[in-house]
Amino acid sequence: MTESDALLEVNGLKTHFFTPDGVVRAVDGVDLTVPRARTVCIVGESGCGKSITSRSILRLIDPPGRIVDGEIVWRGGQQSGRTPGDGAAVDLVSLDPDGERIRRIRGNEISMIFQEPMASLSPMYTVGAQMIETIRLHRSMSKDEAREHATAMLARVGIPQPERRIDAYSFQLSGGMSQRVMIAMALACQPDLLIADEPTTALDVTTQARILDLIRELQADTHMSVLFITHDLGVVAELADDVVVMYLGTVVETGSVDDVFHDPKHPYTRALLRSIPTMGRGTRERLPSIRGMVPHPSQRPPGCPYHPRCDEAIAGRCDQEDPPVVALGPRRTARCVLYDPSGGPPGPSPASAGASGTAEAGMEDTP
Ligand SMILES: Nc1ncnc2c1ncn2[C@@H]1O[C@H](COP(=O)(O)OP(=O)(O)OP(=O)(O)O)[C@@H](O)[C@H]1O
Repeated sequence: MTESDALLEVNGLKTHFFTPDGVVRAVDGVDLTVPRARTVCIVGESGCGKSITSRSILRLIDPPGRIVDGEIVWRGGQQSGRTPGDGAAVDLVSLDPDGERIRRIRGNEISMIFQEPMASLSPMYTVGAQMIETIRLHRSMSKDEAREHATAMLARVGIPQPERRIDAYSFQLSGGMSQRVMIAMALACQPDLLIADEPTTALDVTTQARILDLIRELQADTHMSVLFITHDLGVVAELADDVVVMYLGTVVETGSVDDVFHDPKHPYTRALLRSIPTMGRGTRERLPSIRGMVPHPSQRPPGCPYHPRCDEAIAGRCDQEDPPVVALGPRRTARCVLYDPSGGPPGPSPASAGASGTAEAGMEDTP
């Protein structure tokens, strides 16, 4: 990838919540790149900061949350030759979260779909009324033109009888249908980037597969980029070009889907991959689970946040030092002392497996 392929670049992003019980460092130094026309999947257990990262990108963090550091460069790779204004490179962190510019970017240049369609669809208005309003907010179209475009989008996402369904209310539609409507709405303005936050988790397997196919098809047609958030490694294998593995508010590994699946570097990624069912494994055999639970971000352990659960943790180092982010190749990184070129681990003595004192609790959220 060349620099100019980066559509979105997140550098050192920190989003913290200032609660009466203390500071919750939900996102604590995230770096990631979404190249043009590619799909990047963020994967990790529940609570690791996937949703807060994606909401930060669209500046949808409400108090007591706040972005406290970092930059979110939108269209950085296209800077040259563009005039300032819409379409020019911008650091989204510098924008007023309620201002005109971010509102124009949301829905028009970057769209988001959520796990729960009802979060985006109002029960008060018909599907068509909401779609037409969104389209007209971003495109100069008459009501009739917008209605025609909305109907075409509903047909595109596989809604049968779109001319009739456009006048339905969201509560008259099935879960899978509502999800498709939400996707149609998100894609109606042909965004350059679609952020999808667990959009298929609540659906049955068949509908889930159809929606993933649909996202792939639309991406092939429109060349949009996709940032897909999931805890499901099966979905990652199917959809991703690149993978970002998160743990407790930080990125622990990045790479192409082939590299991450076939040669995982970080002990956390290896543990995640071990916990997915594979063909040929005896059906009665228990899947290995990751020891312990993800701690709450307000109780982040010192040193590497994963060290209390890590079988390869090095006592005196992983429990004390922040692990370095090591570049292992183009777009290939691991945040772990095991790959530290400045000397590497000081000895072969992994810290005791029970360092955290946590029980064999299994994964909180098994992919
Ligand atoms: N409004 C808030 N106030 C305090 N803490 C918050 C708030 N919103 C989120 N958090 C905390 O931020 C952390 C990251 O949450 P986030 O929703 O990003 O996790 P996630 O990886 O998306 O998990 P899931 O897969 O369950 O959605 C969690 O520990 C959560 O409790």
